[in-house]
Amino acid sequence: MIELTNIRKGFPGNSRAIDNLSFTVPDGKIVGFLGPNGAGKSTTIKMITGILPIDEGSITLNGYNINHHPIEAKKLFGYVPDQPDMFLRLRGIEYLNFIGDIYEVPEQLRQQRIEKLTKQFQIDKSLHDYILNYSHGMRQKIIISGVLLHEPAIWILDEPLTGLDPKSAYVLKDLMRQHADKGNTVFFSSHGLEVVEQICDVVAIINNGELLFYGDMDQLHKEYQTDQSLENVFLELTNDE
Ligand SMILES: Nc1ncnc2c1ncn2[C@@H]1O[C@H](COP(=O)(O)OP(=O)(O)OP(=O)(O)O)[C@@H](O)[C@H]1O
Repeated sequence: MIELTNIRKGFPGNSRAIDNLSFTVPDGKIVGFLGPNGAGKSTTIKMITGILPIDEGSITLNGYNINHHPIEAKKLFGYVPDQPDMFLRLRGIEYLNFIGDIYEVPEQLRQQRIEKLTKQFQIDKSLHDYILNYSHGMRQKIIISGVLLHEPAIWILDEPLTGLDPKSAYVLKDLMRQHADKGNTVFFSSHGLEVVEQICDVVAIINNGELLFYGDMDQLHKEYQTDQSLENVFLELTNDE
C-alpha cells in the first residue's frame, strides 16, 4: 500500500507543482494515475520513489516512510521511469544480473525468471547486445524485466505502456492484473484512457498538482452522469478554462 498525505512540492517558477495531494494506493487493486501534460504525475512518482525530496507531507510504502526509512521502503518497490534511457553501456544480460545482485535474487531463480520474462517480452535474442543499441521499446522492456526479476510487492510504473508493441503491452497488462490479484500494489501513470478504463480498478486524476477525482469506475459514473466515458470525464475535469 502507498499512502500520500498532504504532499506539497514546488520548483523555481512553479511554487505549487504539487499542492496538498493525499490519496492511497490500496493492495489488491490496479490504480491508474491520470492528468494532462505537466499535471504533476512524474513529480509525484519521483517523490514516492525517493528520487525527489518532498517539501511538505509524508509518503509511506507498506508503512515505511520514504524519507525516514528509505532503504526499507526502496526494497519494497520496483520502478519503471518514463524515460528508459539508462545503463546504456551495459549489455541487457549485464543489467539484469546487476539487478539480480542488488536485490539478491538467488542464481537459479534468477536464470529461470530472466528466461521467462525476456521470452515473454521478446528480447531474449538481444540480451548480449548493448542497451545503447536497443530501440525505445526494447529499453523499456529490459527495465520492466529488471523490475519484475526481483518480484517487488509494489509496482510503480510511469507510463509503462507507451511505446510497447501490442503483444508486450498485453503481457504487461496481464502481469499487472495477476500481481494485483495476489494482493499486491500496482500504481501506474498513463495517457491512454482506454487502457486505464480497461484494466484499472481505481483512477486518480490530477491537474495543476491537485487531486480532482479518486475512485473506481462506478463512482466516476455516479458522480459524472452514468453514460459518460472516462475520456469525457477527464476532459471535463481537466478543462482549465
Ligand atoms: N526539475 C524541475 N524543475 C522545474 N520545474 C519542474 C521540474 N520537474 C517538473 N517541473 C514542473 O512541475 C510540473 C509537473 O511536471 P511533471 O513532469 O510532474 O508532469 P507530468 O504530469 O508527469 O507531465 P507529462 O504527462 O507531460 O509527463 C510542471 O509544471 C513542470 O514544469
